[in-house]
Amino acid sequence: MQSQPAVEHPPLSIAIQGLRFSWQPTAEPVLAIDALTISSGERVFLHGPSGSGKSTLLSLLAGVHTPQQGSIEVQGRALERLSQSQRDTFRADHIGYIFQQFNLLPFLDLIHNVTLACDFSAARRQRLATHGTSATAEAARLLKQLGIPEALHQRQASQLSVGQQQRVAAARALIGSPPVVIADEPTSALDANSRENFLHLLFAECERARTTLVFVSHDQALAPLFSRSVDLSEVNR
Ligand SMILES: Nc1ncnc2c1ncn2[C@@H]1O[C@H](COP(=O)(O)OP(=O)(O)OP(=O)(O)O)[C@@H](O)[C@H]1O
Repeated sequence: MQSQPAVEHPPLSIAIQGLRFSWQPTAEPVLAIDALTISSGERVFLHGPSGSGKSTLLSLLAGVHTPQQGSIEVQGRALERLSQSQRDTFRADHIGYIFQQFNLLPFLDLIHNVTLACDFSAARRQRLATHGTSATAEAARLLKQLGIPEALHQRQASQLSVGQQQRVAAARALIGSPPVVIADEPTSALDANSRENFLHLLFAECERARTTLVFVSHDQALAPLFSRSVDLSEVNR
């Protein structure tokens, strides 16, 4: 019998096994996920009812919290085996996080809000150096790519519209090419056109660096733009 040609699977970016997480030790787990894997470079739309645990799952993927049971591997590292300070370093080096409220520093200009992510990560600085660029030059390139004109780069973040703040937050997550970007409803304050436009720019930057994207949103209209949809209420039992 002729053997089948081997199917090439891209390496896993995220692998969850036997996960159980409760906010209180005696409470029922908020998350009980037997298995969930995400390949490198996938763009995943994570959805589910309010309170189903989407933000909780993102905080576990980012190593902010650790599960009581099971394993979460990100880029081959089992986060639950790391100390808190090792997880903080791992997050700064490997994970870009776009928060719902963006978390920009209002008194800093846009360039410095973006380069801040490099101040905490030797790995991001090293990757920029490998590509022959500096944090400041890359911050300017990303801001322009994401639709923020150069004339605004020296402005304080507090002087921006919500849509502009969101783009700065995305640039900060992307600088230094972390292999994983996590976004928690970053488009909820935007109109439909701005949302799609922002997503196309975000996808282009993710493709450039082959970044894995895990994106939480309630807006089902965005789902077809992603390579895969995960309904948390289906994988969480
Ligand atoms: N810091 C916390 N301490 C205790 N319980 C929490 C905490 N954060 C979330 N929870 C609880 O965990 C459950 C899941 O919350 P989570 O915010 O992860 O849901 P979600 O799916 O992101 O919701 P939404 O779509 O409304 O943002 C909820 O019951 C919530 O009350």
